[in-house]
Amino acid sequence: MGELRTRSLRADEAEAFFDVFSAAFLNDSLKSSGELYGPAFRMEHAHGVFDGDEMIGGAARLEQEITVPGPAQCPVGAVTGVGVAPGNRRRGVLTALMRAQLDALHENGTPIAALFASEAGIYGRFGYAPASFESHLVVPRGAAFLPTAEVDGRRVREVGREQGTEIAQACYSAAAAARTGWLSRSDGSWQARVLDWPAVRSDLSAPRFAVHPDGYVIYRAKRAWTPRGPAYQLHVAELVATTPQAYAALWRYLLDFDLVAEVHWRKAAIDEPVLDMLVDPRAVDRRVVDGLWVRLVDLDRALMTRRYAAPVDVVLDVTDRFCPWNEGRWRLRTDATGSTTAIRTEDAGQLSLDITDLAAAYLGGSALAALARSGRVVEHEPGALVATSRAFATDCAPHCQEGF
Ligand SMILES: CC(=O)SCCNC(=O)CCNC(=O)[C@H](O)C(C)(C)COP(=O)(O)OP(=O)(O)OC[C@H]1O[C@@H](n2cnc3c(N)ncnc32)[C@H](O)[C@@H]1OP(=O)(O)O
Repeated sequence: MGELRTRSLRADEAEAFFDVFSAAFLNDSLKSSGELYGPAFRMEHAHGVFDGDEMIGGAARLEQEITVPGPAQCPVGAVTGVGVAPGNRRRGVLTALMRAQLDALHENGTPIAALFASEAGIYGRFGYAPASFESHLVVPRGAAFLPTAEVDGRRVREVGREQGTEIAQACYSAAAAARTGWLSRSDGSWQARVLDWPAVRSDLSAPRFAVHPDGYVIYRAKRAWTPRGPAYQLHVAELVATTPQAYAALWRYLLDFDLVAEVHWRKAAIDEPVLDMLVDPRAVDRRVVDGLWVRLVDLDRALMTRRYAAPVDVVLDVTDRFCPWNEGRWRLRTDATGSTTAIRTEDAGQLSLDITDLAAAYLGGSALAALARSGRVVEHEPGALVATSRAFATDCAPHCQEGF
C-alpha cells in the first residue's frame, strides 16, 4: 500500500467520486448518483484521498445557509457523500478527509459544518455532536383532532411535480428563515429532493405533491392490500405550512385519505405540533433519534452569529482536539440588546466543556445543564451553568427535514 495523498477534486473527477461513494455504501445504483446530486454541489468543494492514482475516499460539501436561534442565517458547510472504498478502511482516510474539509471551511470563514451521520460512532472524534433530534412518527388514519385545532377550510389539491416544486420552493423559503435548523436550498438541492430516482424510491411511489394556499406536503405512497382490506401507508418527505390552520389542513388531508391505514413521517420535529392536536396522542408511534450533527468550525464566529434567550457573561474553557484554534478560554458576553462578543481571555474559566458540548447546545437541541448532569460540562463558579444554559435555550426544538 502506497502513501496517501489528499486534495480537492476537479469537475472531471465526478465519476470516480461517485464510484467510491457507491462502493462505500454497497449500492451500485449510486454510481449514477452524479445525475441526482451533481447539480447540488460543486466538485471543487469535494476532497478525495488517493493511493497512487486511485481515488479510495471522498467527501463533499454543499455551501448553504442554516437558520440559527434568533432567527439568524449562518453559512454552513453541509457535509455529504462521505465514503471510503472497502479494503481501504481504518487507514486514516476519513481522518484525512475531515482534516482537509475542516481546514478549508476554517480558511474560507464558514462558521459551522453539519451532516447526517450514517453511524453515530463516527463523527464525535471530529468535533461533531447531535444538535437536533427527529421523531419517526406513525399516525393512524382518522386520528381525531382536539376542538382547539383549527383547520383552514380552503381546499388541499394534488398537483404535478413541476407545479408542486414551484409552489413548495416559494413556501419553503418563506418558512425556512424562521425555523431553527432549516437550510436554504439551491435549485440543485430542490432537484435532488423532488426527482423520482430508483435508488431512493425503494418500494414507494414517486413523490406526490399536495398543496394548500399556505403550505404543501410532499409524500410517497406504499400500496398494501390485506385480507382485511387496503392498508396503504403515506410517507411524508416534508410538510411545510406558514399558518397553524394550513398545517392542520394538510394533516387532516393525510389522515383522511381513502385506502390508507397509516401516515409515516421519519423526519418530524420532536415537538411537532400534530402531537398536541390529537385527542389520543398515545395512538401515535413515536421514536426519537439524532438528527443534524453540527461542528463549530470557528467557535467565536459561530457563537456571535446566533442570538441568546437571556443576557450572559461567562468564561468558557474549551477543549477541541481536532481544531486546536478553538481551544482555550473564551468570554461570551451578550447584552439585553442582543449584541454578542466571543473573545479570547486570560480570565479563569467558569465552565469547562468540549467543542462537542457547544455543538450540542448551539441550536438549542441539548441543554448545557443536562450535559453537566452527565459529567460532560463542569461548572467552576456557582450560577454560571444555569445562566449559560438558559441563554442557549430556544422556544422550539431545532429541526432539520433535509436528507443530504
Ligand atoms: C455525512 C455522511 O456522508 S455519513 C456517511 C459515512 N460513510 C459511510 O458510512 C459509508 C461506509 N463507511 C465508510 O466508508 C468508512 O468506514 C468510514 C467513512 C465510516 C470510515 O472511514 P475510515 O477511513 O475507515 O476511517 P479512519 O481510518 O480515518 O478512522 C478514524 C477513526 O474513526 C473510527 N471509525 C471509523 N469508522 C467508524 C465507525 N463506523 N464507527 C465507529 N468508529 C469508526 C476508527 O476506528 C478510527 O478510530 P481511532 O482514531 O480511534 O483509531
